[in-house]
Amino acid sequence: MANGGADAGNGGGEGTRRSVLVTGGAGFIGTHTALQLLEKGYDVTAVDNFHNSVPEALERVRHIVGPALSTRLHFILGDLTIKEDLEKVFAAKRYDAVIHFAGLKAVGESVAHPEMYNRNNIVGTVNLYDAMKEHGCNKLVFSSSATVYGQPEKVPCVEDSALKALNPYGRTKLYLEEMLRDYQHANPEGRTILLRYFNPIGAHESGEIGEDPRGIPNNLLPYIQQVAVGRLPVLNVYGHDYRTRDGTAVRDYIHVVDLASGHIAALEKLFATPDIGCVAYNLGTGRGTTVLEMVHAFEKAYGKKIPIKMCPRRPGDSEEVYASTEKAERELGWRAQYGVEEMCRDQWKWAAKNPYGYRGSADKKD
Ligand SMILES: NC(=O)c1ccc[n+]([C@@H]2O[C@H](COP(=O)([O-])OP(=O)(O)OC[C@H]3O[C@@H](n4cnc5c(N)ncnc54)[C@H](O)[C@@H]3O)[C@@H](O)[C@H]2O)c1
Ligand SMILES: O=c1ccn([C@@H]2O[C@H](COP(=O)(O)OP(=O)(O)O[C@H]3O[C@H](CO)[C@@H](O)[C@H](O)[C@H]3O)[C@@H](O)[C@H]2O)c(=O)[nH]1
Repeated sequence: MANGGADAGNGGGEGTRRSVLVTGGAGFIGTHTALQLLEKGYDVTAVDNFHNSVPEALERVRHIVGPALSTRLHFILGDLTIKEDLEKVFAAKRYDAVIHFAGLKAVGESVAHPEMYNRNNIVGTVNLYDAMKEHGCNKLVFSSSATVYGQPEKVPCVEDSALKALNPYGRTKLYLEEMLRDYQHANPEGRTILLRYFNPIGAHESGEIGEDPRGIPNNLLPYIQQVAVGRLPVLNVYGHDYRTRDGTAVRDYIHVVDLASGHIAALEKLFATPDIGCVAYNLGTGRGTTVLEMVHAFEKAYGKKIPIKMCPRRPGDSEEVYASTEKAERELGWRAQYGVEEMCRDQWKWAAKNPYGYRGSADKKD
């Protein structure tokens, strides 16, 4: 768990409770983070355009935290690419910090529609930064990704490794990291943390909130989950000739609840460190798991076999990616608590309760 007291967001009384703007707050990682922020005593404003999420997700967050904390969760419907929407967001309140999740994240879609990714991810972030500057908010936690390491030549990935983008999605993250470093250089009073997520999976232990991708999932665990609930017939395992323990590719899967607590730790670091500048941290577990190991871990939680089909490698995939977690442990006082067993347990709990995600049934899907 993140360090810090139970009411770390409440800087000493009702009137001084810290207020955090969470962009993309209705999404997978945004909901889990909003929940922990509320539990930590922060006042949370989520802004989202529901491009890849639904209002029900925030209703579930309210349900989990209960009526008292729910009053501290505010929502504004808005699109970061529309400056007027951001004006509305910043006119509503003064924010002590921003956690910026809003973005598009599907690699394949970014190859087909790079202009959409640049417009949304880059223009949205430029607009957000301008609005923050205009309204005197200088603390930002930005969602970056392990994708900025490209196909790493050496693992574990350390924060000062060479960076490289392999696709338009990755290029938006790499560019935004560089842009935020430039902005920091020009505005030294700013405080920015870039969090490079490895592979977030799992769900809140209640099984009430989780990942709900539209269409056929690209990522491993959402795909396995849909096979388990009968929405897809078989898992295609992409690549079984890698130089790994069992021939399948290795990734660093991290429980979304751990990832959320990493954001609380980053936020607390920003509040505590006036001269932090712009710093990147990996959020992973430091442990690599193969595709087949993940399938077996899920089967253990699910209690049945997942049918699999061995397929050729997926173009652009790396053989082995996992994080060095030393910097986050040392400087943020944060480390992941959960292993793949808990990740799969909670992923299955979410799937079993919500086989069609937030939309409830097959007919309402998409
Ligand atoms: N989930 C992952 O595997 C992963 C890995 C690395 C990095 N990230 C990054 O973390 C962030 C959050 O990811 P997630 O998994 O929660 O994704 P998500 O799609 O579930 O959440 C993103 C949210 O942002 C909203 N949004 C997108 N564009 C917007 C805009 N212009 N204005 C307002 N709202 C907008 C979407 O509707 C969605 O609710 C993203 O920036 C993503 O690139 C995710
Ligand atoms: O149906 C599937 C889906 C995935 N895989 C394999 O599972 C592993 C993990 O794949 P996936 O879940 O898609 O994660 P990554 O390819 O590691 O990419 C994710 O994690 C990166 C690091 O956070 C982000 O940059 C990317 O945007 C995000 O898609 C890879 O070896 C895939 O080939 C399969 O075998 N079958």
